[in-house]
Amino acid sequence: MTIHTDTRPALNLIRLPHGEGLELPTYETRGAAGMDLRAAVDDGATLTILPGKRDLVPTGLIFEVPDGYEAQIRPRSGLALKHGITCLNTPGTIDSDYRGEVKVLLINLGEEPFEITRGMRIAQMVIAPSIQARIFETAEASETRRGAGGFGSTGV
Ligand SMILES: O=c1ccn([C@H]2C[C@H](O)[C@@H](COP(=O)(O)OP(=O)(O)OP(=O)(O)O)O2)c(=O)[nH]1
Repeated sequence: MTIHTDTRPALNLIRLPHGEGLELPTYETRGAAGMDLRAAVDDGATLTILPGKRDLVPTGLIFEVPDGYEAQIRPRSGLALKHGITCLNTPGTIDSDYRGEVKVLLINLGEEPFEITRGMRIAQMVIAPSIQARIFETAEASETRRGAGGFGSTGV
């Protein structure tokens, strides 16, 4: 007998007034890593991002990211390829103690103005484990084979 138990962490969300009526984020496929986030711009309005410019796009949602996790806001590859639209601060970090509206910082690296209307899927959000380290100041770094080599020090 196979026992199926859903061990995924629960993600509570709160809808803000301007998020009313929007489809909630869902995983589009069974194995999708991210859930798509929708633009909560006013109905009938268009938010235009001109080439080279950036804007903060509301989602109309507050998420209670569970303790021990973070949410990462990432670009959608289709928008990046077709329109040059990406997240400027990718991956955007949503802290588990953040209780404000999740917003998406988009930048238009394309050649054309990009128009965002209500409900458009503008980015995706990935829930990932996150830990805090204990921080200690020490006098010297321990020795390793790599040492201070980096930035291509091992060749191509
Ligand atoms: O793309 C993003 C990035 C961040 N945030 C929210 C959630 C996050 O928990 C908070 C703070 O983000 P971050 O730590 O990146 O901002 P900061 O510039 O370091 O500001 P702060 O001093 O508020 O931490 O802003 C978003 O809504 N979208």
